[in-house]
Amino acid sequence: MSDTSTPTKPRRKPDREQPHSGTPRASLKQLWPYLFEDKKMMAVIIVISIVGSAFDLAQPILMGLLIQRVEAGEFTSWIVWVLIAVVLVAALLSGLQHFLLQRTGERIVLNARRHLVRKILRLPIAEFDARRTGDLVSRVGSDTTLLRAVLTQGLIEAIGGTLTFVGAVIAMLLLDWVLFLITISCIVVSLVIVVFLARKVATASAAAQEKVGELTASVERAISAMRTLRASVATEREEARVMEDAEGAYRRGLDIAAISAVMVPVSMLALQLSLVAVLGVGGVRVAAGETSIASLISFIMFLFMMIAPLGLMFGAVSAVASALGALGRIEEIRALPDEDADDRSDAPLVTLQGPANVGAQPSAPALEFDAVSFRYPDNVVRAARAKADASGRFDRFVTQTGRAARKAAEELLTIDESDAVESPLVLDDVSFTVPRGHKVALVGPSGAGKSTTLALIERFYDPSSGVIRMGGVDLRAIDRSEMRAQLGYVQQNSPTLAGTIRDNLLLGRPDASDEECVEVLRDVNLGDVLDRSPDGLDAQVGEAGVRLSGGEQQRLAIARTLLAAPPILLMDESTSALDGRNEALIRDALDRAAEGRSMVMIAHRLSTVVDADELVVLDHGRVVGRGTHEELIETTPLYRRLAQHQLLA
Ligand SMILES: Nc1ncnc2c1ncn2[C@@H]1O[C@H](COP(=O)(O)OP(=O)(O)OP(=O)(O)O)[C@@H](O)[C@H]1O
Repeated sequence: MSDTSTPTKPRRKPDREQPHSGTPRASLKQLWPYLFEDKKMMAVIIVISIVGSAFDLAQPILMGLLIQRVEAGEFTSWIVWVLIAVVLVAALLSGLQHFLLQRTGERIVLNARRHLVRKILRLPIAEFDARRTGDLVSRVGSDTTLLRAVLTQGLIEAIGGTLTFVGAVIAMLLLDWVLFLITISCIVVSLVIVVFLARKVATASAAAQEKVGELTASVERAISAMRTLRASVATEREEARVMEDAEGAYRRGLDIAAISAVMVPVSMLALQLSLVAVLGVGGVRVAAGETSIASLISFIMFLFMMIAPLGLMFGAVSAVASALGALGRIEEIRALPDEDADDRSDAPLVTLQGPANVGAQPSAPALEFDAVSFRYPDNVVRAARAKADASGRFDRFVTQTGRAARKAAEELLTIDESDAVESPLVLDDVSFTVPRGHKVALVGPSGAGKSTTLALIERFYDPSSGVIRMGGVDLRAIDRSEMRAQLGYVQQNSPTLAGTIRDNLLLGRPDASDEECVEVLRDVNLGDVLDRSPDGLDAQVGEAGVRLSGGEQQRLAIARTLLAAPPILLMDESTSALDGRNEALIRDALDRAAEGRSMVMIAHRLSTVVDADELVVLDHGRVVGRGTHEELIETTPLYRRLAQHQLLA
């Protein structure tokens, strides 16, 4: 249950509200569940990899055997056949392993996308207010693909090569412990350097992915406002903005390239140095008679055997580091609570429909606002973020790594009292009731809080204080989905979803028949839309409904709501894009639909709501008048002015 008290103290900016502060790097512990989600398959791949290395190891042994025999003057054909079989099987295993690795890599990406999409579609609405759509899209599309590289860039081969590695290490230790110590110290030094650099890669990768997110967000912004851009002759300016983000992503990519450029030679150099040291020290030891040339040569051969899996491991460390950067951004979203995280699992059902009236008090109004106050939750954060952006602290942060990055993040986290400009109350002590079967209209100037009132009824946000009741029960105590099923919501500028007319209609009631769909379309005067395409209900509406006019989109939204036939209708500006004739038709349809239903309606044009049972006049979030049109003309100066303005008085 959410906090109902009005926040008065400035808050520290919580992590979740900081898309700009640099996403925390994920830990290996967070990566394992993704890699080992299909444990059996991973086991199969690792076994194939180990068997594959055994077949690889067998080849030089067989080859040596063959040469020995040839030298001894005897040609043994079975060794050749076995060698051919071993080479073929090794190739087959390598192909199979490659396929299974790619397949598992794709599954990991799929699972990450599943988790993310599941979470994103359930985030509280406030998260969408605070985040950029393109950035969320980029997390699903781009960040997830980096997880695949962990598997496909050497990790499993390196695990498979462990057998060779361990064998070589034991043999080297037994052969000459002094040379072994020299080798191992070189390797440890290079490992330390590689791990240190890998941490930088992870941070740089997170920053790069963040920039890719910003780029996607900018492209999304430009494409979604294409007509406005063209009409404002702003294409070039917008292009420059997007290019700036593209170059930002490029620069962050270069950061990773620079670190990798150090990482690869450092790891190679360490290995080469160990070889030189072994040769040098080994030579001296041979000269001193402390070891034989034969064991020095064997030692060096084992050193080479050890180097191959080690090289793979170093490559894998870099891939894992990049993945950890991206995983941080994935996990950041996954760690957010679902919208219904605090809901009680045994929350009662409240149904206002039919005689059953489940859960509701029979005589209670459909809806009731009881001293409701509300402020949008993220304004403190917005102020701080704006300040951070303006002062360039964000850029400083993403270009730094390690301790400097942490310090920058801590600076960003701290909000001075003076930064914390608390948002004003958008609704202030609002009380009104919507008796069952009544139509209540919310009127008032722009920004008065009308749409916010409907958003609170839908529980997109919870009140800062006060209670909203449905059928006498606090909304927060009711099962959320069931509660929303009681509501039909036609939003201001109702979005039309890309797809067919049928897709849009069935959103609220998937089981509606074609006949019902056609009937409801005719009810809202959309019959001609059906008639003008041979596809009928299957006609495409275009991206965001571009193939429909504004009025048609609104009527489609109303049709969708009417089809779902909920007991309470919430209408926000639902007739604003309609001409007089259409408006009259829609009002007829709404009046019919409203029979026996409760309705809360917002309309700027008072003509659409003068017949309401009650009008609630809002001004700056406060109720300044309640009553019928005639009563308000007498009692409420603001309403009188609104009415005069619209030539109704
Ligand atoms: N998601 C949001 N985050 C922060 N502030 C918001 C958000 N949505 C609206 N506001 C603010 O809340 C106030 C009330 O907005 P609301 O949309 O409820 O007004 P309205 O009466 O419906 O206006 P209009 O008639 O112009 O649609 C405005 O000052 C607006 O800036």
